[in-house]
Amino acid sequence: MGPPPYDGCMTAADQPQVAPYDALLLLSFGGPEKPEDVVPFLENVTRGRGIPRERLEEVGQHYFGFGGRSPINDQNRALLAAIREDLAAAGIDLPVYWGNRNWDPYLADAVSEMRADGIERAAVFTTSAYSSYSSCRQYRENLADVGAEVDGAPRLERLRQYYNHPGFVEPFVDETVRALGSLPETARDDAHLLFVTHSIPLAMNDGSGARGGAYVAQHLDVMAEVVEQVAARIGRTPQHELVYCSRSGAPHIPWLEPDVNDRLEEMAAEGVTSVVMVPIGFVSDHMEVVYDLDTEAMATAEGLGMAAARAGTPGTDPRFVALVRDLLLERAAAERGEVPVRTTVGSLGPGPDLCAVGCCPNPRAPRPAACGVDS
Ligand SMILES: CC1=C(CCC(=O)O)c2cc3nc(cc4[nH]c(cc5[nH]c(cc1n2)c(C)c5CCC(=O)O)c(CCC(=O)O)c4C)C(CCC(=O)O)=C3C
Ligand SMILES: [Fe+2]
Repeated sequence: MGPPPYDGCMTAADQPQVAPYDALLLLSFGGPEKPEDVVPFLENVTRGRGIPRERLEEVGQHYFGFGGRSPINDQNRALLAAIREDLAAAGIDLPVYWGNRNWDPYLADAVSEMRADGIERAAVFTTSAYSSYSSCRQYRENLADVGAEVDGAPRLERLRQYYNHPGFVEPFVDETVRALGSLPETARDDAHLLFVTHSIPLAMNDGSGARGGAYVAQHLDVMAEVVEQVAARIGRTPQHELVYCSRSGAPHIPWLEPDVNDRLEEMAAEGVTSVVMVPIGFVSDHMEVVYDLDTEAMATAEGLGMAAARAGTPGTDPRFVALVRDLLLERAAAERGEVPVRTTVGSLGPGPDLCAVGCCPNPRAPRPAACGVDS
C-alpha cells in the first residue's frame, strides 16, 4: 500500500514518483450550503432527468430540515486538507484542487484555476467508489465537458474505481464492529447487518460495468468482505443482506429494491429485534446518510421497536486518505510504463484505468465521455 509515511530522513531519490502528473483533482457531487442554494442545486442535479415535482419538493424538505446546508462540501474540504497532509507527509509535493459536478466550487472553475497555474496533466479522484452511470460515466462526461469548455484545459485522468480497495473496506469493518458494540448488550448477539447503498434504476444496474450488473455485484463483493472481516473479529457471522435507499425517479420505472424502510418492516415481522446499518455505497456521511438513514430509517426502526445503530463512512479515515495516494502512485507508475501492484480485497480484482467502450451507458442519449478506451 504505497510508500511508508515520511519519517524526515527521506532523500530526494526515495521520493515517491508522481510523474507524469503535476496535480491531483478531487471531483465530487457538491451540495447546497444555504437555503437559497437548495432549489438551484436540485435543478442542477435533475435537469432533463424526469424526476417528478413531488419527489423534488420532498428532497428539498430534507435539505431545509438541515438548515439548507448539505454536509458534503465541508466533508470534501476536510478530505482535501487530509489528502494534502498525507501527500506532504509522504514527501510528495503536488498541488491538490477540488471541483464539483453540481455546486460551487464547480469543476469548470477548478479546471480554469489549474490552467492558470500551468497544470498540464492531473489525476482525478472521484468521491464515488462503484461502477454505474451516476457514479462513474456521468463524472467522465463532466470531464469531457470541461475539457471542451475550458480552453487549454489540462489532461484529466480519472483514477480507477476503488470499492474493493482495503482503504475503503477496512474503515467499514471497524465501524461495523463499533456499531454492533454500541447496541444494548441484549441486542448485540443476534443483530442483523443491513448493508445500504443508493438505489438506481434496474436498467442502470443492468448496464453498469463492462459486462453489466457490476453495481450490484460490486456491492455484494464488498458486503462479503466486510462480513468475513467482521466475523473474524467478533467470532460469529452475523446475518446480513444488501438493501437500498434514496429511490427517486418516476414510480413506474423499476429501481433496485428492497428499500431499507420496507425491509425493516418485514424484518420486524420476521422477529428480528436489532440491526446495524452499514452504508457501503457512500464515501462520507452526506445527506443520503444523515437524512435517509439517520433520520428516516432510524425512525422506522424505532417505530418498530428495533434496536438500531449505523456504521460510519470512510470520511477522512487515514486509510481512506492513504488510498488516494496509493491510487495516484499506482496510476502514475502505470502511465510511466511500469507494472504497479494494484491493491484490492474481495473476489473481483482491480478495475481498469480506462473504462471499456459502452460501459455504464447514459440512460438518455450517448454523450462524449473522457477516460475511456475510446475517448
Ligand atoms: C449511485 C448514486 C450515488 C452514490 C455514488 C456517489 O456518491 O456519486 C449518488 C450520490 C449522491 N446523490 C446526491 C444527491 C442527489 N441525487 C439525486 C438523484 C439521483 N441520484 C442517483 C444515483 C446516485 N446518487 C440517481 C440515479 C438519481 C436520479 C436522477 C439522476 O439520474 O441523476 C438527487 C435528486 C433528487 C432525488 O431524486 O433524490 C439528489 C439531490 C448526493 C449529494 C448529497 C448531499 O447533498 O449531501 C450524493 C453524494
Ligand atoms: Fe443521488
